[in-house]
Amino acid sequence: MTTDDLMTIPVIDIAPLLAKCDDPNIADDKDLLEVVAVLDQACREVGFFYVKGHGVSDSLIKDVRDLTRIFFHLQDDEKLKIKLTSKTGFRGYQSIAQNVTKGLPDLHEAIDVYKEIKPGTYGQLGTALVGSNQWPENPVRMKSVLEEYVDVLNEISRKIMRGIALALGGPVDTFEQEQMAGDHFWVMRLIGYPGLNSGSKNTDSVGCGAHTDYGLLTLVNQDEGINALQVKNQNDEWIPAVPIPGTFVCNIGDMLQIWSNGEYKSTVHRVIVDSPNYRVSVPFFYEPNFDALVEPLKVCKDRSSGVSRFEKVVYGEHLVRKVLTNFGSY
Ligand SMILES: N=C(N)NCCCC[C@H](N)C(=O)O
Ligand SMILES: O=C(O)CCC(=O)C(=O)O
Ligand SMILES: [Fe+2]
Repeated sequence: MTTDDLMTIPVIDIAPLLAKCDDPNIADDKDLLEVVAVLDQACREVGFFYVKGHGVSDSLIKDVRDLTRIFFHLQDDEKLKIKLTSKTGFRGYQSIAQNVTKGLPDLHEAIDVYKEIKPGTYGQLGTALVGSNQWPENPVRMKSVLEEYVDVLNEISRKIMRGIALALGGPVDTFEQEQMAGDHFWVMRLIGYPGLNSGSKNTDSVGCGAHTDYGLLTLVNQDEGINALQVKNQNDEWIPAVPIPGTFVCNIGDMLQIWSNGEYKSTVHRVIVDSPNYRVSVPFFYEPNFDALVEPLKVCKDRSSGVSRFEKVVYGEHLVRKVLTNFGSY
């Protein structure tokens, strides 16, 4: 990469990948292999890209953000009916500044949603997150719309992971193996960031402190017209991930960084609010199996003389450790 494009976040049309990734003869499909090549470059150099050609209707994407906005504009007593605590498996509503990143409170409110974990499923490992989701009663359509949205994004993510498997030089179904993401976990956060009030004009507020995502792949559905999400480049400068209508912002998580032996980066990002308007963003996180033991893939290690650049990690342990530091005192 040249110095003046450190970095551009590329826009990738994934339509050919979605159309053909489940066909037996993908190895001969030029359009699909072209998508795989650009995915590989984006994951290697940036760790962030926009996806278009994903096939999700504009109306569903917008509905998800609009319902989220309506919920956050309700009175506190209504929102606190689904309050997140350690007893709800950390599922539900958290007030502004309840989530902590690197010791500092984040200026956002959110509803955290996780794939259901039935008691005992993963033994001790799963205990902290055991539970079913707490859905708002209001707006009434919220639960059904979000459940549909989760199904749709799970399927798109599985297909992007097929492209990434090929990009890494492995079999197309690498991540669908039983021990990896064959029974994958997922997380969704519905986030609201209050606008800056005019009294505090000169101080931007930290909506979400600098962090990396925890799993495989994140798909962010962010409000249009507000710049807030920023991505750190290799020169330690913050580059805005400007909203592009009709796209998802996609980024690599910690587990994919490990599986790829660091060839793909879980890039640091943050949210800085400098707009007077309330901002909604809904990241969807596609994750490994909750109990997956994650360690560099052989295809990747073979490109670095057999050297593993990362220790093995159990995904669920990584997630629970993060969640407990995010909500230490609840
Ligand atoms: N499930 C995900 N990736 N959530 C990301 C939230 C990042 C902020 C969090 N307080 C942290 O310190 O990580
Ligand atoms: O608000 C956003 O657009 C992104 C939030 C984020 O990075 C996260 O929750 O992991
Ligand atoms: Fe994030």
